[in-house]
Amino acid sequence: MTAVDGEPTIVVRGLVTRFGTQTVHDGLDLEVRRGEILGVVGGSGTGKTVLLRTVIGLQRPTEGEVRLLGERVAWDGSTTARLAGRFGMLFQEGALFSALTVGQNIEVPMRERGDVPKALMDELARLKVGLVGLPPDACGKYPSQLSGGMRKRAGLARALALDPEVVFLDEPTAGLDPIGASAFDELILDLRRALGLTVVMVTHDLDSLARICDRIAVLVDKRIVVGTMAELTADPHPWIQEYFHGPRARAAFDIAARATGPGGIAPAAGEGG
Ligand SMILES: Nc1ncnc2c1ncn2[C@@H]1O[C@H](COP(=O)(O)OP(=O)(O)OP(=O)(O)O)[C@@H](O)[C@H]1O
Repeated sequence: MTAVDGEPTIVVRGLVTRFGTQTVHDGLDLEVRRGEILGVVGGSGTGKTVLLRTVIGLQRPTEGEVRLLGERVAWDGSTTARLAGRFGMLFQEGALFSALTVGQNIEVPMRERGDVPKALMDELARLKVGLVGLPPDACGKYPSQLSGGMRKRAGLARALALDPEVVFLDEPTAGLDPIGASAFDELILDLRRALGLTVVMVTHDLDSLARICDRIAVLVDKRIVVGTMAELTADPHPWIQEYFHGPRARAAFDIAARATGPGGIAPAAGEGG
């Protein structure tokens, strides 16, 4: 069953997360639309990973409500079980099982379902390997025999094992060289086009933000500010100003603007045109 037509894929309302005396989120509201690629950014420790874990039901917040694919998240294990297969997660570092081959890794979520015959699992694993642009022989290799970029693709293939409607990616291009990172970005765009995937992606990679994200959610001051690149570049918050107008941002956005045509970054407040 899919979510009601028009309902956002993810709805977060009044999310508060505290660990002891530390408040990480203090009233977050967020909606992620179907088929959108949302980038999530913020300084270290601002709660990006915790937000992802909360949305997929792994981390119970102190207060607030989350709806994922039309279902209210319960944080008691039932949501993950009910929605199994409808969302996929690529954890930092790919998090593949090192003792299993790539093919066996991709089959893990299928095995958890318990109703997929072995021959079909093998066939599906081969299909997923092709889908993420890995050569067919990658299926029989162990993670240690792959490059960093190939491992990320294998992790993505596992996240896609059960044909999810939404995937969560935690720093998918971290540690990749610029060419590998840009190829991974292209892959995400291709998958969105081909499968209509909704993508939520935590990233520090300004190139990815500029090239593939429709909107960006910034975690700042324990809250969230969401907007398009153009909207955020005009936001007066000092951290957001620095982030979207620093030298690295300028370089990334200039390249993206050249690739996609006019509409690049606006000058920072107080700067000439
Ligand atoms: N289970 C937990 N128990 C206690 N504190 C936690 C727990 N999980 C996360 N935290 C704290 O919550 C804060 C946010 O953590 P989180 O991993 O979400 O940050 P992040 O924004 O993803 O950071 P980074 O960009 O460095 O990966 C951190 O201060 C972290 O120490």
